[in-house]
Amino acid sequence: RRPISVWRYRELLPVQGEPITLQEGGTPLYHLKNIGKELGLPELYAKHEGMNPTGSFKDRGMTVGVSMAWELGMSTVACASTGNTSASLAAYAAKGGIPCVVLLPAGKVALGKIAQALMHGARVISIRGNFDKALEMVHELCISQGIYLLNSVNPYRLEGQKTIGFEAIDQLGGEVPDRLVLPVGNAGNISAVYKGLKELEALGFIDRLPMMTGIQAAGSQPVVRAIQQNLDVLVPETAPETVATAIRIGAPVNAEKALVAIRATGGTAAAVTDEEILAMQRDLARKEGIGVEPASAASVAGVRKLAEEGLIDKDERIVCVVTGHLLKDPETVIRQCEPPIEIDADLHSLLSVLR
Ligand SMILES: Cc1ncc(COP(=O)(O)O)c(/C=C/C(=O)C(=O)O)c1O
Repeated sequence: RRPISVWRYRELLPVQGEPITLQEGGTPLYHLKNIGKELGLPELYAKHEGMNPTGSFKDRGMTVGVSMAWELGMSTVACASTGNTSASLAAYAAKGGIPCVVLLPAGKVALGKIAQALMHGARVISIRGNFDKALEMVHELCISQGIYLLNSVNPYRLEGQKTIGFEAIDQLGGEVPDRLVLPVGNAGNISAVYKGLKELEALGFIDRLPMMTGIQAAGSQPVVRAIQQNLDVLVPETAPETVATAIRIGAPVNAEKALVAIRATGGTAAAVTDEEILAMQRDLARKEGIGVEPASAASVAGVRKLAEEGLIDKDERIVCVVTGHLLKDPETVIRQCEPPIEIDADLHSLLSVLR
């Protein structure tokens, strides 16, 4: 019996030889009993992708993507990133001994993610522009220099990310959840999970698919608009803005795939405000003991919004993918919380503040 992990499903993944791996996947599926009770949803779960080696679901895509880069004999790998992709690529490239270049939107990347990209030895370039601009530039860099591009336009990245859905079903004892909720930025993850579930259906392992539900930030919601206005082609947003910097993306490259995933499964897309995101980040931490970064809390904040609007049946079994660890963005946490109380080092002072 193989342990729950990305490579448990190796027959559904493209890597031929031994993968470059940091033992990714096998993340916990938590039953959100307290938040679920508040929302009247007894079967509400969160799959904590922050428990991956570099603290986000990106590790699932990078173990496959970087293994393929190595098999293809690539000399250098590169990506543009809102942070987590660069942190993950840097770590897997280091493991594989492949030089790595990452382009980040200057001033808009969470501290923990920059620390990871730097410490894992990537060439970290800050671009004076947003993520969408950085993505344009890394395309030009890779095409002109023969460097291997590992953003989620790279299909091998999505292959690895399929395993989120595989694991969730295994962890639910083979049951397919009624609804799978993911935060959506570049829309690679929701597209990847949908592809994997279609494969399980084609192979006869499952006989139905969950309603794929994408949640975006109110200040950066091109996919939500496309769903709500029934557009076939997405209208990009030129000035996306949200505290959830991981999903601050105006022109998602996988948008068309995400629209198929949502529509083909009777799913939906919704937007949540920064306040709703931060409130849910706090609730997950204080009511469930689960520490996630803001973008990750968006998926559960979206369920709260849809439930309050009566758009979710109370008996639905729902899995929210919470995509990155709290530690990724400590500055946003410090800004949200009361600071520590500093006292003189004596018991009297301590008792007086605890009273
Ligand atoms: C915590 C977290 N939650 C959700 C998303 C959205 O996933 P996609 O919809 O597949 O993009 C991201 C994406 C991050 C990057 O796009 C990047 O790191 O460059 C993330 O880091």
